[in-house]
Amino acid sequence: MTAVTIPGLDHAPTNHPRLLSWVREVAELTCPDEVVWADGSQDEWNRLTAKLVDAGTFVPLKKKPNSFWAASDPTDVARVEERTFICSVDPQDAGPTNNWMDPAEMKAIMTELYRGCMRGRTMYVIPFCMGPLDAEKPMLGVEITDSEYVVVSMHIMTRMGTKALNRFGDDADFVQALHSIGAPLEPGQDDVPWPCNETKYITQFPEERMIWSFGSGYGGNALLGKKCYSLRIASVMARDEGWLAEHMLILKLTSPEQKAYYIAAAFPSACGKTNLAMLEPTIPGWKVETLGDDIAWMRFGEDGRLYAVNPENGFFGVAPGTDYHTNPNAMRTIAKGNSLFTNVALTDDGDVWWEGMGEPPAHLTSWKKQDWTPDSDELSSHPNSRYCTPIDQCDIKAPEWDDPNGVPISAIFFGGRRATTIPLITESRDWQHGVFMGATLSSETTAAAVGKTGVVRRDPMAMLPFIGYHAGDYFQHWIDTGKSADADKLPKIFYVNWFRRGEDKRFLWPGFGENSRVLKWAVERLEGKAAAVETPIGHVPTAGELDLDGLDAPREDVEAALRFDADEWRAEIPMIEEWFAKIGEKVPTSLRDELEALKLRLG
Ligand SMILES: Nc1nc2c(ncn2[C@@H]2O[C@H](COP(=O)(O)OP(=O)(O)OP(=O)(O)O)[C@@H](O)[C@H]2O)c(=O)[nH]1
Ligand SMILES: O=C([O-])CC(=O)C(=O)O
Ligand SMILES: [Mn+2]
Repeated sequence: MTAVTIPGLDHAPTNHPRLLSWVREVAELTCPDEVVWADGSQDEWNRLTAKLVDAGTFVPLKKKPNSFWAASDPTDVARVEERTFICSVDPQDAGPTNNWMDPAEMKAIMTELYRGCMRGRTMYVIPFCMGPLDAEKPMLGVEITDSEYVVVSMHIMTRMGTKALNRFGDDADFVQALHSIGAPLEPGQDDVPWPCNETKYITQFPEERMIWSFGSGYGGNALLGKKCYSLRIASVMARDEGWLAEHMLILKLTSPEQKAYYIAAAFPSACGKTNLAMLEPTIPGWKVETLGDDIAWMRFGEDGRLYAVNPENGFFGVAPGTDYHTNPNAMRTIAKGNSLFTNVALTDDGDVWWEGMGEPPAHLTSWKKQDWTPDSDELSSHPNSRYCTPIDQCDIKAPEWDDPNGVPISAIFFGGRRATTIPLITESRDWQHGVFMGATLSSETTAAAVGKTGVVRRDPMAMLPFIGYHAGDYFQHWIDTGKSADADKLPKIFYVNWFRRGEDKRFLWPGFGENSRVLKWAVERLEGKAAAVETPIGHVPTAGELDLDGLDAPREDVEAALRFDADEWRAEIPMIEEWFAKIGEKVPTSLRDELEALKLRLG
């Protein structure tokens, strides 16, 4: 049999045999017009962004240097959890919270979808590294994609191209990540600005550390280094190797006494990670610096503490609601340019606008590419519209954000979006109780995933859509992680809720920069300086124990935000029981004990 000739296929910048044979195999299956190895250069960025402008996918922004506006197909706007699969060999390993299909069956289906799917397009091979390039064991991957939008997004979100490929040598392990938008072009057929396919699959093969994605070009469906690798696949690696891959921001908080603490926080998608990561404290003398806004990989260091690394290289942040009042640091970061904006509105003078950014201009082009005025019935920007911007440009990035050793975590926050029940902050009694808080975390669904929004669901550790294996085993892994360490070296675990509402539905707590007051209390608890009330659900501060100096909010509201309400918690118990029943036998005994103890305390 003679090898197929596809331009570029034989011009690989590597001798890595497994990589070369996989690239050939994919090219022969998908039949692209040409194969291009992404090098991550400025020249490549210029070439591809120009191509995207020609294709009508990008509009260059006049008001932000080297930045582009894109509008996706209206059917391709968020992660598709219904179409996301964990194809473990044994269905038990996917557990009750994941969609599962037999790997052989899934491969047969997707192989047919991939057959010829890149006709008329270029196949890009993107070597990338999640986390610092100079890590002792760099976490490598290769994404093959037929989307230029994905290539340029990966330029921002990952360390990629030649500098990543240099770490492959001839035999490094890497995660295979295959992506196609699933929109081949027949000769003479015109392209559309956002090609995609009605049929979508986002598939993880955990044993093979492999990802196959088809049909979507958006966000976590398509940028496979993010949720697919750094959470779904990495959580399986972490289980096997004794570390944690979590949906957490990482921030550095420095007190007026110049004591620095690193805090990691897990909130579900669109529940405030990016905002907390870049917070501008409203209390004098306190400083926040950012290390990451979405994902933390945590491993024990030689000193027995848990060290966190952010595997990403950029921010993929929710645009609506972001402005100079809520998140000035994000605004300053994107103002420097070199950024992509997807599904926000375009102003007539070539800038971006979205809901929450002050007074709307008299006329906009909406994310649906329609004329928009302040009288329009529809939103100008999709609720899951995003900016994509390099961390390196963030003025408040912590200097150590790229340190391969990571930073030692002192506190972990779990948080959700709950209109009732959950106090502004609760400190766990110990690690096991904190794991119980995480395992029973709940939140209202948001626009970050396709589906109904505002529905309360359990979202354990904010990882419901991202745990790559059985959720019960995942809880056990958290328990075991605690057991493997000295209790006094473990981070303290807190449960927070910025989203409690009053009877008139307004938020009781002003949030954003004011959350620094909550961070301060948590740090003072670490230092043994602040008091708390012991309640059946954990240690909760009274309003008097928070620093409320200069806070522009009624005292009653703060008290209501902090309130432990036994009746609301009794109503919560059946939901937790239902959740544990869903997880089944694998709920760790220690977490069942926590539930029974909570019930007793609630009476
Ligand atoms: N009321 C209130 N809203 C907040 C607060 N922090 C964030 N938000 C809003 O919550 C939404 C999502 O915030 P993000 O910080 O982007 O959420 P995220 O967790 O990073 O989301 P993903 O990137 O999807 O993982 C935005 O509309 C914010 O304006 C807060 O403290 N209070
Ligand atoms: O993965 C995405 O598409 C965006 C994101 O950060 C999330 O949904 O948590
Ligand atoms: Mn975010």
